[in-house]
Amino acid sequence: MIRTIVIGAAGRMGRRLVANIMASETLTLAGATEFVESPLLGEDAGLVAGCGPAGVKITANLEELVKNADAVINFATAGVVESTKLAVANGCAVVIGTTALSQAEKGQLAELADNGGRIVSSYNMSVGVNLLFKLVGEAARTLGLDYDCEIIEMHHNQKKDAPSGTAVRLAEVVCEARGWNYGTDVRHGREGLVGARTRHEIGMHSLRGGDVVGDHTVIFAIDGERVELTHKASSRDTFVKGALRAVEFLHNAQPGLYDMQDVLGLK
Ligand SMILES: NC(=O)C1=CN([C@@H]2O[C@H](COP(=O)(O)OP(=O)(O)OC[C@H]3O[C@@H](n4cnc5c(N)ncnc54)[C@H](OP(=O)(O)O)[C@@H]3O)[C@@H](O)[C@H]2O)C=CC1
Ligand SMILES: O=C(O)C1=N[C@H](C(=O)O)C[C@H](O)C1
Repeated sequence: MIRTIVIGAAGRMGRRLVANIMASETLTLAGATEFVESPLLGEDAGLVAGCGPAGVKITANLEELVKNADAVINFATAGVVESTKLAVANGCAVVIGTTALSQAEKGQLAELADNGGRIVSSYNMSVGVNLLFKLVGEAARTLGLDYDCEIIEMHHNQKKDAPSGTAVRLAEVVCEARGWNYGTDVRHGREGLVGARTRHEIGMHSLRGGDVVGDHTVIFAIDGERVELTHKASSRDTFVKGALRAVEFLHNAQPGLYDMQDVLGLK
C-alpha cells in the first residue's frame, strides 16, 4: 500500500481525496493536514470527509507526517513550494493539483525535481480534460490562424482564482500551436467601446455561479462556421481518480517533473 498524505484535507478536493483513499486498494491514508489556523485541526479526517472514522487526525505538522509516508497529494490553495520541499527532502513523491502557481513557484518545483524530486503537477487531473488539451492543439493546428479563438470557463461561486488553471493551459496549447505568447496574446474579458475583435488575440472569459464543478469550452469561429470543443466535469471524483493514478505512476518513476499527459500516456 502506498502511504499517502492529503494536504488541505478539509477543502472541497481534500475531502474527496480522503474519501477515495479510504476506499482504495493501493493507497492508504498516512496523514491529513490543514492550514495552521483551521478549526478542524485535531478532527478525524474521515469524519470531516463525511465517511466513517479514518483513524487519522488532521494536523498542521507536515514535517512529522512525511517521515512515515511514500506520497503527498496537494490541492491546498497556499504553501505548495514549502510543503513540496519537505516532502521531497523525505523521499516522498508529490502530486500537485493546485492552480494559479506563479512562474517563480513553477521554477522552484522544477528545481526540486532536478534535485531528485518525483513530482506530478497538473492544472486538471481528469482524463477527459487531458484529451481535450490534445484535441484543442490538433484543432488549432488544423484550422490555422484564420479562426477566431475564444475560451469560456464556468466554476462554482467559491473558486478563488480566475481564469481557471485549465483555461490557462488551454490558451497555452492554442498559443503553442500558433506560435503566440500567453502573456501578450490572451485578452481577458471585454467591456465598453473596445472596437472590433483583432485577429491576433484569444478571448478569455470566466463565469462563476452555484455549484458548477468545472466547464470549459474552446471556440474556433470563422465566417460561415464554428467549432466548439467542450468538457464538463460533474463530480470532483473525476479529478481525484486522476490524482490517485498520478501517485501510482510516481511510485516507480524516475525523479522528474511530470504532468497528467505523462501519467495517462498521452504524449
Ligand atoms: N488539478 C485539478 O484537477 C484540480 C485543481 N483544483 C485546484 O485545487 C485547489 C483547491 O480547490 P478546492 O479544494 O476547491 O479549494 P478549497 O478552498 O475548498 O480547499 C483548499 C484547502 O487548502 C487549505 N489550505 C490552505 N493553505 C494550506 C496549507 N498551507 N496547508 C494545508 N492546507 C492549506 C485551505 O484552508 P483554508 O480554507 O483555511 O485556507 C482549504 O481547506 C485550487 O487551486 C483549485 O483550482 C481543484 C479541482 C481540480
Ligand atoms: O477550483 C476548481 O474547482 C477547479 N479548478 C481547476 C482549474 O482551475 O482549472 C480544475 C477544475 O476545473 C476545478
